[in-house]
Amino acid sequence: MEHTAPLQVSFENLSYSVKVRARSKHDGSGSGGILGRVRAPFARTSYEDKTILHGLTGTFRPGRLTAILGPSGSGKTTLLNLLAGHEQSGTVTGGIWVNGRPASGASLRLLAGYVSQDDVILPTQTVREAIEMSIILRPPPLSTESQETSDGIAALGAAAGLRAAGEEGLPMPVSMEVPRPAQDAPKEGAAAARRRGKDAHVEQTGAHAIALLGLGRCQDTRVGDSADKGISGGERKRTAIAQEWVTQAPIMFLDEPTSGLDAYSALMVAKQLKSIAARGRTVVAVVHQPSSEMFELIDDLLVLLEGRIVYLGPRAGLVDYVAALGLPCAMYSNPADHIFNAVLFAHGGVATPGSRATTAEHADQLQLMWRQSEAGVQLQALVDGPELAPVHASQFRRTSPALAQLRYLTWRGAQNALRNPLVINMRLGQAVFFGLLIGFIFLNTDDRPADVLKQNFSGALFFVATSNFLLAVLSVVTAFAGERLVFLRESQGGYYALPAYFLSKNIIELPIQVIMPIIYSSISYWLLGLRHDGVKFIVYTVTAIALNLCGFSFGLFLAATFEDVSAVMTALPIMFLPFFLFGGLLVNTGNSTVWLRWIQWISPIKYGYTAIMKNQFAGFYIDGQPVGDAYLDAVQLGPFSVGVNIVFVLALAFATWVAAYLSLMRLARKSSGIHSRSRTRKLRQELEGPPDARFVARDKGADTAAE
Ligand SMILES: Nc1ncnc2c1ncn2[C@@H]1O[C@H](COP(=O)(O)OP(=O)(O)OP(=O)(O)O)[C@@H](O)[C@H]1O
Repeated sequence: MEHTAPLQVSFENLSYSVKVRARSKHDGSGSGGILGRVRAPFARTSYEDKTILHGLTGTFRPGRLTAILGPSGSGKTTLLNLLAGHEQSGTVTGGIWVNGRPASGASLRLLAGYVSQDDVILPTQTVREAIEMSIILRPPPLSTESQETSDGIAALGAAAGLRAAGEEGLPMPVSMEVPRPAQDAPKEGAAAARRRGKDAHVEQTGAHAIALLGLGRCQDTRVGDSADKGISGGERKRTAIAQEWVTQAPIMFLDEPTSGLDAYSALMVAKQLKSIAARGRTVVAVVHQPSSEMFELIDDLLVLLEGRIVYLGPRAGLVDYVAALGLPCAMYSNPADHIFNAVLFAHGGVATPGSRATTAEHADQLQLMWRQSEAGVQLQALVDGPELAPVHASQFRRTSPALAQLRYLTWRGAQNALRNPLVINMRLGQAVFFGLLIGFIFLNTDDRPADVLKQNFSGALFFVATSNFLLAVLSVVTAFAGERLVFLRESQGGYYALPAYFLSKNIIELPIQVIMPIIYSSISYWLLGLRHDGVKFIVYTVTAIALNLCGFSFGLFLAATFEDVSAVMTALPIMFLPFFLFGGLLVNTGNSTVWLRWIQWISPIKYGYTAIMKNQFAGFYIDGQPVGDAYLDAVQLGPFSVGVNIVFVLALAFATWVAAYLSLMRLARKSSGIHSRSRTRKLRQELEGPPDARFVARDKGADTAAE
């Protein structure tokens, strides 16, 4: 990469611990018996520290593919997440540096691409669209765009000593030349030409990534999910890798990119990672049970046992290291399997499985042996003498401008809605069904005696108010539940900022929340036989729209606040039943228990119901008698006019809308560790600034010694 230095990530004495529930004496099958187990839930919860990573020292070098190996539960994912800035909950001690500059998970997040174990991609996107989205929303550094575009896959493969992608039976990208807009279309304006050039760049970089990751055959297939099968698990993983690759991040962390793949696909992915590393990037991947062919592709290995490093260094040196411990690898056995079987479990006579104390002692012993070995000493020298070039500004992750994010997300949201029409169809079906249902249940109410008419209209209007509100809440909760993981992953990955996402969701939802109540109202109003007055019909419809908007905001707030749909469904009745109770029909709010009356003032149902009741009954005559106003006085719906009640519904909608935004912000910050601009600036300055005093002092010392 022009003007940029490769990045070396080093860490020393890195420990990580979390708080876990302390084992109480009532736990397990102890002496407490049944009584102990009954009392346990009422016992006070206490917490203790659980150390997952124990004083790790090591370095990940640029231009090399490093694999993290280790038994299940040894801390591989935790280490990767910690370095990638995705582990937030515990306590970290020790130092992390990038090229000798003090760093942290948060600052590495500005530099590194991250592929998690189970990346969630929007199911309605095709593979190509998902990759192009990454290029559009997270454009690669400007200095590398042309370079990467003009280099072919062959160059990548050659650099890694691999065959070119085309030789693997993969499609080669078409021309790598970026068209010159001015020559192609002399008459078009400069802005249009720039746009065309940019589109061509996105298309070509996308094609490049598709070819590199062997996704040619499925590039136009939708990603899908468990309900609507799309691409295979392996193709999904490679799509996620391609999404990170196109950002040109100088560091890439991948958690089990080859798990769940067949041997050939796993080997393909490993080769592709190797070729990516060969471009000078730092690639670190957690790998489970690599085949011997895959093992050969790995440059450096980090072997973890019980949260301790028992080896970190060149792959080629591991077999010798193990042999030096007295455990030579047999000629035809897979070295990766040998490490597991011989070193991690047999050497030192690790006791029975589950004997944690013995295993931890054994791991400590192995960590110490490794540190004292020649490989360990060499590694310490690398940690102590890191690359000292500062991080270049172009190496930080870029995001597209806010307006471009909004435009793209709105387009994607509309496409998602059209490709997954079930949600809109369901909403349409509900509007028509409930409009007809209520219309036919209360059909010809206007011909009934006055008392029946008052009761029926009150009931029907209450149902109209509650159903408009609730249907909107439920539709948003279910729609967002499916998208929540996608939002979390994309905001973690820095695809977009929250305002763009939030606004785009509103832009997509707004027409639905307006059109559906219009349909509902148009059917129900006339079937119910409400007052034959165009203005009153409009007021009725506007109230229904306001209630839908309010329901939308409440739904969004709930979906953003609670972790999953079942939690929302538990919270829903607790929040809404009081609104219904104080909605104006079930209890005469003017005569209800004094200290609970305030609930009516935060109930959107109450305001909406009051608006359509007053719209119907104010100045209403039955059998020539002006009974409407007297009826309104009797049911005590409050002093406010129809218009004011509608404004209150809209005000509640706005307040909840703001609360939903804040809740989403909390969610995004919690999951992605997003920091304020000033903190981000500070993190960048540290990485762009002078090296840590520790390395500078060492350097000076070395210079003096040389003189
Ligand atoms: N937040 C946490 N709270 C409690 N325990 C945790 C937490 N995070 C990780 N652990 C524990 O730390 C250990 C290491 O977990 P980690 O997921 O890093 O292992 P791993 O080596 O990646 O395992 P696998 O190969 O099975 O994915 C496990 O015993 C796990 O239960």
